[in-house]
Amino acid sequence: MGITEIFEHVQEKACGLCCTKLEGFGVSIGKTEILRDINIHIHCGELTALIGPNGGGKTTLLKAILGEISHTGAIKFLDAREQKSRKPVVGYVPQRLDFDRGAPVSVMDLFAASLSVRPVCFGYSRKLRERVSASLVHVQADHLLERRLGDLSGGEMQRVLLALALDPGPDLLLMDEPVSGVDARGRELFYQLVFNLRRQYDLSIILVSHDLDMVARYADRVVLLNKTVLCTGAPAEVLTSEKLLQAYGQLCLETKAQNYLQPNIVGGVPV
Ligand SMILES: Nc1ncnc2c1ncn2[C@@H]1O[C@H](COP(=O)(O)OP(=O)(O)OP(=O)(O)O)[C@@H](O)[C@H]1O
Repeated sequence: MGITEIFEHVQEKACGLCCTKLEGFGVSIGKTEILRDINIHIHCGELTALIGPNGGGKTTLLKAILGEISHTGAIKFLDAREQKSRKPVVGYVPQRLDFDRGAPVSVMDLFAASLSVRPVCFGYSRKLRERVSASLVHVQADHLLERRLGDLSGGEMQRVLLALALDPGPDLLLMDEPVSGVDARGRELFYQLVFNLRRQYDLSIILVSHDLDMVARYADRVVLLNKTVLCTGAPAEVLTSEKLLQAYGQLCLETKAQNYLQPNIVGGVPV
C-alpha cells in the first residue's frame, strides 16, 4: 500500500457536529503526578490513536475518562445536533476479558446480562435476541451468538466485546490495546471494522496501541503521550516527528517506531 492510499481516508468528511474535549486534564495517584495538563480534541467520526512509551499514562487516561479514577480538569462532550453540552456516553473495549473459560456462558448470555434486568436463567425475549444478533452483524460475529465464550478465539472475543461496547451506541469509544494478543489476520479485521464503524456511527474513538504500523494505516489522528501530550496531528506528522524518538528513546530501536523516523519511509512503506 502506498502513502497516498495509507492516508487517503483522512480526506473523508465526518459529520463534524459533535466532539469531545479534554481540558486541563490531570491525574495524581497519592503524591505521584501521572498525567498533567492534557488538552485533547477528539473529533466525531475519527479514530484517534493514543501512543507513547510504557508507563506514559495511556491506560490511566482512559480510566480517568471512564470515571474509574479521579482527575482534575474537565471532559466536555458537545452534541451540536441537540445544541448542548452533556456528559458523553462512553463505550469501552478492554485488552481482554478475564473469565472462567470452563463456564457454560454463551455470547448471548453475556449480552443479556449486560442489556437486560431479567435473570439470564429465565431465557431471553425474541426482541433481545434480534437486537444482539444485529449488533453482532456489525462486527462480523453473528454466527457466534450461541457460542460459549471459552470457545472463542482471541480475535472473535474482541469483536464480541466491540459489539457489546457499541450497544447502546456510545458518543465516545475507548479501546485499550484491544488486539494485542490477537494474530495478524484478527488484528487486521478488527482495525478494518473499527475504521468502517467510526464513520457509519459517527463515533469518536480513542484507541491505545503500540502497533505503529496499524496506527499509520488506520488512525485519522495520533496523540503522543508521555505524562502530557508531546505531539498531536495526522499520523504522517506524528509518526515522523523527532518527538517520537525522544519519547521512545532507546526502546525505539526495539519497536517499529524507528521505521517512521527514517526519511522517505512511513509505516514501514517506502514513499
Ligand atoms: N494505582 C497506581 N498507583 C501508583 N502508580 C500508578 C498506579 N497506576 C498506574 N500508576 C503509574 O502510572 C504510570 C502510568 O501507567 P499507565 O498504565 O497508565 O501507563 P501506560 O502508558 O498505559 O503503559 P503501558 O504502555 O505499559 O501499558 C506508570 O508509571 C504506573 O506505574
